[in-house]
Amino acid sequence: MQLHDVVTTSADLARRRSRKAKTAVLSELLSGAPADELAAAVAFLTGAPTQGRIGVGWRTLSELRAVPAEAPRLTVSEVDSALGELAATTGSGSVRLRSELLRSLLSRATAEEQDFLFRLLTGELRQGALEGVMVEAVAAAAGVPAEAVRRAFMLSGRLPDTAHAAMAGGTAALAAFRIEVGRPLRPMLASPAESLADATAELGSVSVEYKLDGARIQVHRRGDEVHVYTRTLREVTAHVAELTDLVRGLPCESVVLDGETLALTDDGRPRPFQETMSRFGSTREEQVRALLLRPYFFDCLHLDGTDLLDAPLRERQAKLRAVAGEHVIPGEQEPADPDAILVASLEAGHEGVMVKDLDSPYAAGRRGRAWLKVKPVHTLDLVVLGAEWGHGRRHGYLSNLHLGARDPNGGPPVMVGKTFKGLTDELLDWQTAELPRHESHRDDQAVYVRPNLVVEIELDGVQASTRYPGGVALRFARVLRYRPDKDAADADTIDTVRALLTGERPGEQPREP
Ligand SMILES: Nc1ncnc2c1ncn2[C@@H]1O[C@H](COP(=O)(O)OP(=O)(O)OP(=O)(O)O)[C@@H](O)[C@H]1O
Repeated sequence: MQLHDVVTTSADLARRRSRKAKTAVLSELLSGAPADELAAAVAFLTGAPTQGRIGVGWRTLSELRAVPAEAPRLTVSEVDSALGELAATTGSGSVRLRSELLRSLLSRATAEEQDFLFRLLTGELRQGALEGVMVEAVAAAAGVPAEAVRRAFMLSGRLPDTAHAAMAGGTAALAAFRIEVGRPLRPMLASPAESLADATAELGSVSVEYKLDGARIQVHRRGDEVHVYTRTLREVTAHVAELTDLVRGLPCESVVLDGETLALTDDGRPRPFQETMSRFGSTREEQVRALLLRPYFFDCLHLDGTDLLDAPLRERQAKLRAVAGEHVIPGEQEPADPDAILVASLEAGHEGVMVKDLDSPYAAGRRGRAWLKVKPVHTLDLVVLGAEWGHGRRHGYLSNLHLGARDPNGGPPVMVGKTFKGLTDELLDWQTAELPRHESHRDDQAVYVRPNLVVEIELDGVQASTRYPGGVALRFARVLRYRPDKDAADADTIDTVRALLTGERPGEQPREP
């Protein structure tokens, strides 16, 4: 298969608005793809090479100055093996070799293909939003139910492998996907509830647990081998020795646990989220000692050879308590006084509570209503589109942020507002240095960036707007923090923002208690 076909399809996808049209475009390409190039084609189209992040910067690429080829001749498998070589070329002395590999690849690409490869290599093409469309396209191309593809994708976390199985072996091959210790699966997510009373009324028999404001972890253990993954399935095992040691000591042979991790201050309060996140990038011993991470597990997905995804939460929690004991998150099943748990959680410095249906299975990768989050402050996770240069005291700093919501159909983010409120001096410093690394272009006022960074915004609500393209604008938005644990694909959608127009205004949500 020619790379050119993938590039044309990608451009075609970007032009189409409707989900149905996008699905049709993709499934046509997949139907014609040779079995040995299908996985790579799927990976390229969703912007996520199977080799993981290759880590080539925009500057490196533009400095290579490879003269484009006249006519397309690169095949998908050639590009895939070139990426494999690149990913394998690391360590000292690798810079020159990597440049040579890159130059050789780019010089065989047409101008259009070069542009595509630039975006693929820098991660700009990475479109998690396209994953849902891709799942449907794979189902259509393979003639299998979308649900079967979705389930296999959730278990494997890998669309290319899932597509390959669907096309090669149909429903039977998809049904053979199991939890594999050492292969992370996408975490189950929660929906917001208006209040604790609403949440408990909606769900019936519930577990009410602290909602801790740390970082999500998924821990896998087989024998003495332990792996730790983040919310986005990035492996951080090497950075969190205290967690791996602790998990190695749990009374079991194999286990997959879902939980939250954070560091505490000396008097037992949660430390700021940024500090917890910083541990995922650091192995410096003094930092490890100062910021000892503790795990708070809230789910058990696999124990000693048995998959528990389809078991009700009630049963999963019984296994969880048996295996993780004192490391289980604080909470109670069918509490007589749910309010008391919320009060205690907030008083301890946490975010709120999670209310979970005790009869529900673990819906990997889904944001359903079996888990409801109750927190007094409403926030949105938005994509940074750019920032304006500040004035006065903020002269020389990138300040006023342009914020976008995700297009659920895989298009570019939709701008919904701007804010410079809530930015601390530290955040100003940080974003002034960081944003230019993601720069797409600039003018006199602002630096515009590729949509990679997610920021958590607190707001009073939204209002109808004729100025912004989505017809909706944020009211009184302020920055809470950046969310390095999230990709643009995890950001809130324009539909979520629009829903606030009609719903109760988040700012008026009861401040319980
Ligand atoms: N007891 C708990 N059960 C489940 N998740 C919990 C719990 N305590 C904290 N969390 C965290 O809350 C998150 C669930 O909320 P949600 O599905 O909205 O994800 P999120 O968008 O990261 O959340 P938020 O933006 O509210 O922090 C989980 O990803 C997890 O990191």
